[in-house]
Amino acid sequence: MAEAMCALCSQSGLDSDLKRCARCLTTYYCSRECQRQHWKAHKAECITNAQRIYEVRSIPGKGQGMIAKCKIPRGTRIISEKPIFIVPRGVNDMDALENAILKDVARLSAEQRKAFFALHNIHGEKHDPALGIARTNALPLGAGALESGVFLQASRINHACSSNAQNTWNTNTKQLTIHACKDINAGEEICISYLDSSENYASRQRDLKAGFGFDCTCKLCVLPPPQRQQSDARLDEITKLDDIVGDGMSIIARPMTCLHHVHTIIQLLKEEHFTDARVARAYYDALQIAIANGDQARAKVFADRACAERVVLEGEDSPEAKRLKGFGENPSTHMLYGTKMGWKQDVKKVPRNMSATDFESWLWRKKL
Ligand SMILES: C[S@@+](CC[C@H](N)C(=O)[O-])C[C@H]1O[C@@H](n2cnc3c(N)ncnc32)[C@H](O)[C@@H]1O
Repeated sequence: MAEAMCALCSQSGLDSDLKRCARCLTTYYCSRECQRQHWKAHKAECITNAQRIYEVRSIPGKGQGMIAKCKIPRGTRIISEKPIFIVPRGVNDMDALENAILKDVARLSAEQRKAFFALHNIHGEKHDPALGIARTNALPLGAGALESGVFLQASRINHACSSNAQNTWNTNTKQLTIHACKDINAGEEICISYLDSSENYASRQRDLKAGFGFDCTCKLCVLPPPQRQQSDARLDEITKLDDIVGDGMSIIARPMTCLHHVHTIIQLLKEEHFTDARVARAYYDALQIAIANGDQARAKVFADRACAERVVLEGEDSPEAKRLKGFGENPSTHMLYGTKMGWKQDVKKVPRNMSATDFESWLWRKKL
């Protein structure tokens, strides 16, 4: 049970005590009379809401959140949305940022402005509400991007450390997409991860509290101590191996070790049930190791796997999926090709008719 509000007179109550529009299931009323009076205003948004596969509802302890209205299979596009405005990231001058945001807010339509000011604000009286809302809700426009965007729908998505949805900025369509990265059941909350890396429990709690003002109680964060210790050990190992593979030297100096590290990372991600962009990134690391050492056959397989992951997480229109498809078709177009040729191998040398186990041993250069 959660708090909800009559769309006409704003009387609040438990969602189970209020009436709900039978078509869109997302709009609440305290009485049939309020529902009847609100229909003219609600009609247009009702059609849009009814087509949505999610609804926004109050979630105890989290404010609002997004709930699946039906079963959502992995790979489904849940949202594709343009930002109402863009905010620079990493700005220290809060007065300049506030002025820029106030100008953006002034340019919004009356309806957008109303929806913007209804978004969550964790910064209270510290700033102008517009700055507080933008800081609470802006989502990065890509990994390590210098800009973030404010989105009216996606801003309602809460965080889970082991998420069931992935947010991605599509640089071609200039839209944020949210895809299911796990099968999501009807009634289940749709969550993305607000964190970038594979942090352990203490580090996640610290960063979420500092950045977003909450104590995380997701499935991963409420594991009993022995399981939490095992999970933390896996996450620390992923971070350590990622640092080695990504140091810019090792993939050339110690390619075999790096390839085995990436294989371990993928196994650890699987054990943690992480199905987000980290898996695609790991396959891309493996592609770079293979191609930087002249092995087009393995590079092709890794590019195809990374591409398949990106299609699930971002859709067929994903620029990254298209780029990876190109490397799968012709691995030698990768800029690292020819850095070293110690593993030189033609793209046609991908083995056929091997058992799945033997193929994996070949792929990761483990003993057959
Ligand atoms: C972008 S908003 C998400 C939607 C928000 N819950 C709302 O009511 O509109 C981010 C804020 O939601 C809350 N939040 C997100 N994930 C949460 C979680 N797992 N547990 C508790 N609060 C969470 C925090 O207050 C956070 O600063």
